[in-house]
Amino acid sequence: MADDGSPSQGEGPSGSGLGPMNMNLPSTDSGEGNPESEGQDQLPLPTRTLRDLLNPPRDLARMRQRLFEVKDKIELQVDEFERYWPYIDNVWVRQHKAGTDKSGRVITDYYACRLQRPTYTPKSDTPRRDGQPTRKKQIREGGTCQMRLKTIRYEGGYSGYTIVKVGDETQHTHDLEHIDKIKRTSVLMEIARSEVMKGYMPASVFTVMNEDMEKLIAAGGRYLNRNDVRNASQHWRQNHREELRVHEGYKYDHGNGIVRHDGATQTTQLNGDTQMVDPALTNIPPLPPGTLRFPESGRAFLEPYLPPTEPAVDESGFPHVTLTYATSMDSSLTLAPGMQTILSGPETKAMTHYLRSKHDAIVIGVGTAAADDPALNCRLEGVGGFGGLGWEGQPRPVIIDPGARWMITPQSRVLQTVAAGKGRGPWVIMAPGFAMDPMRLELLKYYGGKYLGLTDFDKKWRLRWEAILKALAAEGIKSVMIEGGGMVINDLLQPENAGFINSVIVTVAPTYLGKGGVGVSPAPVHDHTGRPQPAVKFQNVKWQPLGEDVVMCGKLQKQAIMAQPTASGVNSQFEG
Ligand SMILES: NC(=O)C1=CN([C@@H]2O[C@H](COP(=O)(O)OP(=O)(O)OC[C@H]3O[C@@H](n4cnc5c(N)ncnc54)[C@H](O)[C@@H]3O)[C@@H](O)[C@H]2O)C=CC1
Ligand SMILES: Nc1nc(O)c(N)c(N[C@@H]2O[C@H](COP(=O)(O)O)[C@@H](O)[C@H]2O)n1
Repeated sequence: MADDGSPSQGEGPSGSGLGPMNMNLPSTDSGEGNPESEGQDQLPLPTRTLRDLLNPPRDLARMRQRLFEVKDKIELQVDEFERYWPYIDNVWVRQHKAGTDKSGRVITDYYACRLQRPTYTPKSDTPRRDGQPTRKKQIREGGTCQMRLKTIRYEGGYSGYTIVKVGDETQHTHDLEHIDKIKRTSVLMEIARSEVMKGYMPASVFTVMNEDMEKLIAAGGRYLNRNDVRNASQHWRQNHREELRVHEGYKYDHGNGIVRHDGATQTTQLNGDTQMVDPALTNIPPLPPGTLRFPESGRAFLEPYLPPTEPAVDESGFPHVTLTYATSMDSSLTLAPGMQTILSGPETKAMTHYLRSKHDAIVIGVGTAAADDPALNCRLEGVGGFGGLGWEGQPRPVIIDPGARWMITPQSRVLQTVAAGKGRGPWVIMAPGFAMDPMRLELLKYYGGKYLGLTDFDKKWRLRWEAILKALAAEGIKSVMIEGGGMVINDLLQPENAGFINSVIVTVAPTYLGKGGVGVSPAPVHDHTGRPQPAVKFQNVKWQPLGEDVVMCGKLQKQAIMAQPTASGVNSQFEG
């Protein structure tokens, strides 16, 4: 029978003479596991409406594809997960009850591809319990795809979802469209149900849902048909026998089903009962205050100094290291020790945040953590928490604090930033000999951070950079931005450490801070004859004015790296 969308018995105005609804048409799935065909009494009232179709979550088609493929780990904030997952739940079938860890704050769920379930062949001769004629059911394809994933939900100071593939399979045996063909998402079914529950005929709902075909396809609805709408609302309609109507501005047109009135626009038609597009109610959250912009056109000069785009821990096993800070004309980082001084202008500040977005981690010494109470996140437009998804582009803050000096509290900006979903939990590099009190340890964990214990000291009782960088690489960090402060920078610029630096990007601000601040001046070096040598020289240098500042980018020259430090020249400010 040609399904032209004719309203069927029970759904059309009485006496309209419209054709009977075919209740026996096969559904798109066997119905097994389909919330619309099981226990509709238990279904909560639908919260999705047509508005969700017309104002879809950002980048819906791309996100569906990502959540289908799960090529890499996907991190989503709780509201983002709740927004996107119902658009992909036609693919993923939950395997067993969620598991919770000891703390009760980490909940893991396992899912398998819909096509992992065995093929289902209905027994056509089994009569229904209510004596009704047997329903025509389709054989449900299965047993062909072994893709599986798990979702890990974190609750606490840090809350969000991590989605990762599990098992040996690396990809589905089919594409996403194949699943869209055989099963509808819960969002689509809920939208259909909510519209019928408002008193609209399924055929009218179907027409209206198809008004913006591009959006319907992005939502996985390419194969949505009238029977889906009927199935979605079937139970409700059994208990609500009232007449259903067509949407305002639509009419039944013989041979064409439900169509728009000539001249009516979609918005005027849908503004009535279906509470259509209100720009204030879009699914795209506004950017938070403090969001920074660094224009695309001004980024090219940094390109040669950035970590490789296909980041890989190089053969030596070390991450890409960028040393970057802001200094005055007299090479000072700050007016006085233990004090924060703003040196970067708005343009170079935005550049720093662009650099942060390009690195997996930001490293600072505990002196800086204590003095600045920094947020250590990236506030560039487009990264997670600032218009982007999850924590995309958010670096991991790392604090070198072997002596457990950092007095972290829930009020610390870095933790407040985590709680606001705008940054990652900090990692603290400690020497296990210095016991940190359990409360602070617990606090870090609660906010998604952790401690890394290192014992590899040099003869001055400093942790070796080799060990620090290797430990970070072992944690999956492929690029590190080292921001300061003075002790960290001076130490890193010493010949025995300078070889770890891949690029230097320094902002020079047009000011003299005067004596008494924290200076950048690495220990002097001498050649083998004892002649003084420059401590560090650069190559591939670029000077770029940016606002009132100038940015120096460079790579370290090899001979500087090879020079010998004088015994007396070793930075003596370090504590153990
Ligand atoms: N203008 C800028 O771009 C920046 C300015 N700053 C400023 O710098 C000042 C802080 O600098 P500093 O006092 O020099 O402190 P710092 O931030 O360099 O921290 C030094 C401390 O970190 C630990 N540490 C670092 N590396 C270590 C290693 N390899 N082994 C063992 N322990 C290690 C030690 O406890 C050491 O006392 C602050 O006033 C801050 O505002 C900090 C970063 C950037
Ligand atoms: N690039 C740059 N310019 C300045 O003028 C600075 N004072 C700093 N300081 C560094 O940035 C951290 C502050 O970060 P948040 O804004 O709180 O995220 C501070 O701790 C230093 O590492 N940097």
